Amino acid sequence: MNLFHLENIHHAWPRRGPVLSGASLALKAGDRLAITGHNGAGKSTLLKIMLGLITPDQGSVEAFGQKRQAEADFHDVRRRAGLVFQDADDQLFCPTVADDIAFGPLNLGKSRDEAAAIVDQLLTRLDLMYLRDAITHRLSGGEKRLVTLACVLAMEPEVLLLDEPSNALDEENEARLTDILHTLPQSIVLISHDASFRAKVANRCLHLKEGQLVDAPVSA
Ligand SMILES: Nc1ncnc2c1ncn2[C@@H]1O[C@H](COP(=O)(O)OP(=O)(O)OP(=O)(O)O)[C@@H](O)[C@H]1O
Repeated sequence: MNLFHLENIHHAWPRRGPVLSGASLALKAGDRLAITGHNGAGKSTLLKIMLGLITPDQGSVEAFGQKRQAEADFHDVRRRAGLVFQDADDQLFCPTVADDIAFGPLNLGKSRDEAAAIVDQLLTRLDLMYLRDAITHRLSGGEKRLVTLACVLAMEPEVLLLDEPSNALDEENEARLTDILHTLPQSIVLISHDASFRAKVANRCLHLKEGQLVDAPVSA
């Protein structure tokens, strides 16, 4: 079964014109799919369409075996597929790291104690316990990226959508992120301009060119 199936997606922005012109993709369990394409090609737009954050002009979006069209159709998609935004500041808005990671589980109805246990478990697993009570907006760019991943993992999504997750990471933290991603059972869609990072994480690649997705080698 496809976790996601997008077919013949078209989207244009006023002034920018067409960005996607017949893009199609299927994501299956076990896929670690990289999406490449030049700056402004439409990669982030595509991820947002997968979650219903942007409604395409044309084309169909199927997620977790169901056709998704109206805003309400996407509520459970956003719970089951977690997006790590390109800009960490778009995702972190609580005073401390622990509050930010607890936010999702609390929203899903977990108790304060359950949410606190999830926070500690994740920070330990990601080796970030030292940041538990740090003030979120004072974190370094690389720390913010790792914390946003923790926030998304706290929701226990079935699919991870990662928009430039290695941005702002030094070599050591990039290696740590690669190790973390290898241990995760989730299917992944990865947008990355870094060919060596893609080669370490992805097992498939699609290249977005002139609004369409075509098969490409993972490390090209
Ligand atoms: N809300 C919007 N309104 C108008 N134009 C937009 C909007 N969002 C994105 N665009 C334009 O759509 C195009 C595709 O943007 P998108 O962010 O999807 O590209 P990308 O492939 O992710 O780029 P990058 O690699 O630089 O992150 C760009 O030209 C961008 O300026």
